Amino acid sequence: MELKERVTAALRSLSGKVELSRLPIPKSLPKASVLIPLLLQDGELRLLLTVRSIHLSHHAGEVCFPGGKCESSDRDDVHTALREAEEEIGLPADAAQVIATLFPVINKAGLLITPVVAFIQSSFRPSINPQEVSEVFTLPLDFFTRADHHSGYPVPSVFGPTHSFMYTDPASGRVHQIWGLTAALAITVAAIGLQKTPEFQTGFDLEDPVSTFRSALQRRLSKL
Ligand SMILES: CC(C)(COP(=O)(O)OP(=O)(O)OC[C@H]1O[C@@H](n2cnc3c(N)ncnc32)[C@H](O)[C@@H]1OP(=O)(O)O)[C@@H](O)C(=O)NCCC(=O)NCCSC(=O)CC(=O)O
Ligand SMILES: [Mg+2]
Repeated sequence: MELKERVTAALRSLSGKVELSRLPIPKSLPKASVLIPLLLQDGELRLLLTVRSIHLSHHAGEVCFPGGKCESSDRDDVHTALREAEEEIGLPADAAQVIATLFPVINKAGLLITPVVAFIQSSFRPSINPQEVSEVFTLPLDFFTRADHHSGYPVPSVFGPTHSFMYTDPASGRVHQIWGLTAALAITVAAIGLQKTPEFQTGFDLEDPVSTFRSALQRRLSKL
């Protein structure tokens, strides 16, 4: 099987196991989606990330995925992710091939965030909305399984410890810190998509990731 098909199958199998309707999620919880864009370049899988504008009121200057809050006109969580990606980086909705919707997570602000994984073309050139995004970069997905630029510290995050990576972009020379929610999602997609056990303790069970995500969500719900 080709790399793209393998990754799609691995992430799709996770997607199929999500039974959200069986979880006691209050209807009042505000919702958001993020788009996790994957691309194939020179036979290697890469992940696209954004740097948030320093003018935003939340997470200013931090690295995150394209995404944002659900609007009443959105059809579903996938629509929210695609609409936000179009607004922030100019990705046309029909240029994203959605392969999976992952288990939602609740962030510190109490937003229920649904991660949507999609393939995009390696030829995609972002058109940045400077009010929300200051930079877009891509990096090898495999980076998020390696220990050399990783640190983990015992502050509870989405699941397990808080993860942080320092990535130096060879294209720009700039150093990006990827941590917290965004790092946890990148590790999940890398470990499951590439079927590779990370070189560090992740805090989730690779054999049964869904049960880790389900108990993390239940723990957060019980604290709301
Ligand atoms: C949770 C999120 C998906 C929510 O998405 P966003 O914050 O991008 O929401 P959004 O895109 O809807 O809107 C962003 C802000 O831009 C404003 N906005 C929208 N359009 C605009 C425009 N045209 N001009 C000016 N401002 C505009 C909105 O009003 C909003 O302001 P306003 O913001 O005022 O409403 C994201 O914040 C995220 O991915 N956060 C994680 C980042 C991360 O991993 N950081 C490191 C770890 S922190 C961590 O892990 C802890 C945790 O959070 O749990
Ligand atoms: Mg946003």
